[in-house]
Amino acid sequence: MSAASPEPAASCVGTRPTEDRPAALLDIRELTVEFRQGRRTPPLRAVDGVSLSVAPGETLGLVGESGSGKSTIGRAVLGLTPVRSGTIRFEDADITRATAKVRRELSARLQVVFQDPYSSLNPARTIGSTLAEPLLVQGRLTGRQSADRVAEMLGRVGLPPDTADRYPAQFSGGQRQRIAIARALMPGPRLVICDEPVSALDLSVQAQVMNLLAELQEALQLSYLFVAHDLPVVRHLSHRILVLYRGQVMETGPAEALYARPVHPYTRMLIAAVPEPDPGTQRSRRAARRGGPLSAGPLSAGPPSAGTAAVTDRGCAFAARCVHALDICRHDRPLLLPVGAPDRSGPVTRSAACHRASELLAQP
Ligand SMILES: Nc1ncnc2c1ncn2[C@@H]1O[C@H](COP(=O)(O)OP(=O)(O)OP(=O)(O)O)[C@@H](O)[C@H]1O
Repeated sequence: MSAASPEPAASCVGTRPTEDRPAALLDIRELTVEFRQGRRTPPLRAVDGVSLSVAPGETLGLVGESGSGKSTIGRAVLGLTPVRSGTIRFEDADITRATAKVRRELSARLQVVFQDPYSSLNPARTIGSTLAEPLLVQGRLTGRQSADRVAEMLGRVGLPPDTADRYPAQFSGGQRQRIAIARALMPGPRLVICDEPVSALDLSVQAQVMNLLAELQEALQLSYLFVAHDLPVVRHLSHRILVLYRGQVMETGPAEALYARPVHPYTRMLIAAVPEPDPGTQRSRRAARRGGPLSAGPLSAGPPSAGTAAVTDRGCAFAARCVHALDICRHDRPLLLPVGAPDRSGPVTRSAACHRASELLAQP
């Protein structure tokens, strides 16, 4: 099998407006983003042929280790990083290389919440003025209307009205992230890119902010593209999850199914890395990480070579770390293909880029 321009697996695209699948709000096809590294070094391919979609009211969780290209995808959607190839469509318009004017118009419907709200909130301005500014600049609201809107949004994120008169330094990390969410919601967006919005927060505060995002999604019919390192963080909020490794999609599928029965060895590794309170469950996870029954088979490779291998167009990007890797995995890049059988809820919705996906799916 070769990796040449594979047709995106139906499960991770879902853009055709069919009876059971609404048209996508965000639709990314074969996105590639590269960064120059100097004259003599080839460019770094941060995102490598990624296709995905987000439907209205849906959350797609983007997970992967540091450097897997999650934030770069979000930045490409926001027009903050140039795209080498591929297309990004939002509300059915091609925004891959949208002009600054189009971007300004888009900001009413496409917003972002970053990891560190403190650096994105001006310490010298009151919260009220920070929240109201974009709408006032665009002339969309009068002063009175924007003050009402600020109060409404602060209420929605669980903060008292007097928050508007105070300054960022007067708030905790969790409160500041609520403020950043309120700011993103001010123009009434349809899609919010959440770039690790809770990873800098304590665990209990993380849960509160995640719950808030879920409530807001329900109340305002928002869509989220949710970037996170940890699968458990995105698991409950996401409808679907897309797992990235070195800029490539390793696996995608409905959140609960993917978490309960990961197919790709990389997804399994990510889940096994999460501390598990039950020692029995943790033992079986560790066994899976070491390879389990598959890797003991006659076709299996030896232990994974530690460290990292250069990304090449040949072979699976994860092969060097994979306990199940075969020769083919080192030479032939697997396509992202549907795995599993259709169930009562509809067509096949899971895909994995792994030569051994069917064997791994069948593994108990
Ligand atoms: N502006 C840039 N210039 C050069 N390289 C970049 C740039 N932005 C990102 N990269 C590189 O692209 C790759 C993907 O980075 P990206 O930030 O998208 O990963 P990530 O999965 O979001 O990781 P993290 O969770 O650590 O932010 C990394 O190797 C990173 O060093």
